[in-house]
Amino acid sequence: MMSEEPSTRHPRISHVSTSTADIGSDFGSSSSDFAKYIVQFSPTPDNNPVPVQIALEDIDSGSSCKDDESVQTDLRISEEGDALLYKISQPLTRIVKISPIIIALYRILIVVRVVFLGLFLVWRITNPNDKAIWLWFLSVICEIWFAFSWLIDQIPRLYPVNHGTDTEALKAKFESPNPNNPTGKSDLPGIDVFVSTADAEKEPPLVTANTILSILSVDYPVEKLSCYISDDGGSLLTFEAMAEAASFAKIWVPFCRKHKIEPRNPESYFGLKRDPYKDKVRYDFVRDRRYVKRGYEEFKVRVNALSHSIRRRSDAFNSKEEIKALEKWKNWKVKVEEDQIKEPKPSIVAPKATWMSDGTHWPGTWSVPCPHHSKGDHASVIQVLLDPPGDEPVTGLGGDGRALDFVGVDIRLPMLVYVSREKRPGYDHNKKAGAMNALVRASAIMSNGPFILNLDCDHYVYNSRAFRDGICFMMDRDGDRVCYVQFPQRFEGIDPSDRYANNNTVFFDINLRALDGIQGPMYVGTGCLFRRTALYGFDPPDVLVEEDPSGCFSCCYPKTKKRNLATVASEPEYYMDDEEDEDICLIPKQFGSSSMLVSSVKVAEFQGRPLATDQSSSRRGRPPGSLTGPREPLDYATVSEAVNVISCWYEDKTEWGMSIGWVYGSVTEDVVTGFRMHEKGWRSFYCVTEPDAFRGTAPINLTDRLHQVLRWATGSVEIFFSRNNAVLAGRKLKFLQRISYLNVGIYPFTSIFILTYCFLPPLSLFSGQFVVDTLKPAFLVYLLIISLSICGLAVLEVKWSGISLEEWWRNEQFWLIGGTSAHFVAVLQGILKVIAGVEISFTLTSKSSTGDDEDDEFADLYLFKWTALMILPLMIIVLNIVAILFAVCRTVFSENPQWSNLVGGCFFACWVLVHMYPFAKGLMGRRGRTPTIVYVWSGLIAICLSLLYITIKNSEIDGGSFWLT
Ligand SMILES: O=c1ccn([C@@H]2O[C@H](COP(=O)(O)OP(=O)(O)O[C@H]3O[C@H](CO)[C@@H](O)[C@H](O)[C@H]3O)[C@@H](O)[C@H]2O)c(=O)[nH]1
Ligand SMILES: [Mn+2]
Repeated sequence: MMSEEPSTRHPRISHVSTSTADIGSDFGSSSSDFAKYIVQFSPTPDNNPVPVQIALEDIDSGSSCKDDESVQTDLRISEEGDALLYKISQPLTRIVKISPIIIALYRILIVVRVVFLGLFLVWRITNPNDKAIWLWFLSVICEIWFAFSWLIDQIPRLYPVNHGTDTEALKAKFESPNPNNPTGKSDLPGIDVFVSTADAEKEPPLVTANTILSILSVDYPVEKLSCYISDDGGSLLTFEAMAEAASFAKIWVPFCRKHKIEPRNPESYFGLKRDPYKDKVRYDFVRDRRYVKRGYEEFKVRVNALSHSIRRRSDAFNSKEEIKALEKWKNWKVKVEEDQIKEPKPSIVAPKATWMSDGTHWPGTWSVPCPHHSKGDHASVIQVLLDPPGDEPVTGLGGDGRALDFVGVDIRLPMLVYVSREKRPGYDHNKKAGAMNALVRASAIMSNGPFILNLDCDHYVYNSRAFRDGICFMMDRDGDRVCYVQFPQRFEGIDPSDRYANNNTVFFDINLRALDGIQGPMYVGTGCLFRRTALYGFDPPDVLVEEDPSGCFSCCYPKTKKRNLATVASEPEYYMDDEEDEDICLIPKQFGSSSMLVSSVKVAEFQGRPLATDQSSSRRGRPPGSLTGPREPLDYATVSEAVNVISCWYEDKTEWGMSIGWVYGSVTEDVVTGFRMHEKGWRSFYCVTEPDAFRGTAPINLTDRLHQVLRWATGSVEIFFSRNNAVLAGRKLKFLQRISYLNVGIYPFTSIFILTYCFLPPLSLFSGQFVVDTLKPAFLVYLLIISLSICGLAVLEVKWSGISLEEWWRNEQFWLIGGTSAHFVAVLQGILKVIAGVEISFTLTSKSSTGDDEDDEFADLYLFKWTALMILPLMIIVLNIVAILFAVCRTVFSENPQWSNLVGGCFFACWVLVHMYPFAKGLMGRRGRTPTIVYVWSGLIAICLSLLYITIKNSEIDGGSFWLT
């Protein structure tokens, strides 16, 4: 158990065994069987493919070792052999065609619009409005920029595709008994799941605990799965909530397996509105469900009471400590007075520590922050909450009437590890990217899964089979060129009309799908399955290697800085041990001093390869059965090495955050990290599953939403001014992919032009001028074509992507709202960073605890918190309304009314206002209640109107034609 150590450099390690420990003895008996297979199917030195047909003959001639069970298996194989062989030969992924007619129309319309936009701009430039040249100039500049920004947003969407997966084929290849794998033991690669949390206040531990439970119960071989939670807050509350989750998982996970529960997040499952008994056939389901539901409710109460119980416990311990301190002081005083001994005076006050239940100090952050125990200053903590499971299934016991009956159900749980990296003042901890990199290293040492899935604490597994879908892309032919598989982000708890475009469907269903047809979707921070070696900064396997007939390549890393996977030897055993090459020293320098970490790299590379049974990807494949084998249990040395690599000095003078791992230097670490991989020529895939793979939460109140958008846009500006600007990328980044990344860096700058454009209608209405001289037919025709073509594109996009027109429109509206507020501030912040080096902080988005407000699900939507980001949009709304009223009055009362200018100006002002509508609604707060802002507006408008009336009356009296001058 944990014990306090004064040293800060050597953080505490602890390793608590849980009840899964008894499983260890279980696999002992079977491990010898196992060894046979390993010997038999161990990688051959030349790593040649083992064609399935030949191997089948092997079985028929009785060459493989058989017991009774495998004879039966063989029989089944001969009967179903054909079907199986067929499945095995199938690809794991396929392209699902989008209607070619729609795509053709879509492309034609894009071309048409580009042409007309060009013509329009030429017309505009050659037809200046001499009466108001400034108005004309500003509007033309804005229009040119808009055309440009539309173009770079649009052309990467030329080749949208959908990809589907075949999990049956995956099962056939990796998990059904076949000659290469007689026991049918899963040959799937390991996955390490990373969950990040940073603040127990803003990210309620109950939400995180639910996420963890949904991961632990995922439908993937237990022994291949490990779950790591990174707590940047270092909070005991989170820690204890995770421990509670680990203990509740013992009934939750087998329950999910037994009854095929979906989704496997208890909060969502028990909150489902549909009939829980539908399609459930087992007679004991009702009883089990009732039992588990009760268990969950008790769990929830325990988790919610944690902060209280931690405080009470700490108070009790602290008062004891205080009494002790006082005693000590008294003793000292007596000693000093009576014996005249010189002894240092002990402190009379004990520190206000936060205590763990075992009566030791919590090494992380304390509720009352102290030196070495505050948010940016605490030791590393690694705690194994669930031990790695054994290799063979362990079935549960029968229920005794009170407990659950888990006969025939595998009750093993995946490994669960709590990690809080060391933090010290004076170090840049690099926000989420830093946290992720600490996990990459710790997990390399503790489980070294060749694949890494990362989730934010509020994004849970909604579809328990999703991991398999992701792995299909990785294990498919040429899967070894795939750096990551991104799943769409889907959200829960968003108001039905999605006022602030929180669902972001245009991005997730249009932009990312389209990128999938080029080089792959961007990485968006959560719900992404990575290849570990791609994160390590290796280059994708070379196409050349495939054509290399000799099949031999050098056995060490190349001298150049480039790290090419193809140069890693075919199997780990053959790697690096023949010659002591100086190049090898390069690797520790880049990865840091841990030799365990360095030696894990090649293993992860090897284990991440597709199977070698596929002729086409033969040379790079791993032989079937080469992964199966019991995992070594964690020992002290391993865990202490893991603690070593999460210390804050570990990254000093290494490549972490530069060319290895999550990339530092931007608050949108996600986009940059994905960009770096694409730049190297890796391919990513977009995996849209039914039902959704993962679901998360999003801020639904205006203020939080604006701050989120502000962070994203700031990140984009940071990218624009960094070496990660797409313009600077190498040749391996495809053209349209490059344009798309360029767009990510540029879009915040559009806000400058949006802002200008939003002020143009008031300017034009007040001055009585318009952007053109008079409304000529040419102008109107162009305007019509440009508007109609955008409508047509919207309709076609809606058709091929499956989103709704309303969602498309919300996105348009939010484009303007964001553009006039957050994006603009982001540009200013970004420029400030470049010029003055002002660091940008990562403002966490609050996640409301699920279902805490019973009466109104969307109460948060009406929450109004003032922020300076609202000033500009507010000004724009007021000015446009006033300008319309002003201009209407003026024209009506004028002797020589300029109707065309009025109509033109009003058209643009209305265009601004309809986009701003959701923003205005957000300001007004809750339905029914009239907020003060309405009075403010009414007052303003009334004043303007009366002023107007007086002015007009005066000018009539003067007899002058005031408006015409
Ligand atoms: O110092 C930090 C800051 C954040 N986080 C974690 O990062 C995640 C994302 O933070 P959140 O406030 O939820 O940001 P969102 O805007 O909702 O997240 C999106 O945008 C981020 C980039 O700005 C990505 O990192 C996220 O994955 C993506 O979902 C959360 O799990 C946090 O716990 C840390 O671990 N350490
Ligand atoms: Mn989030």
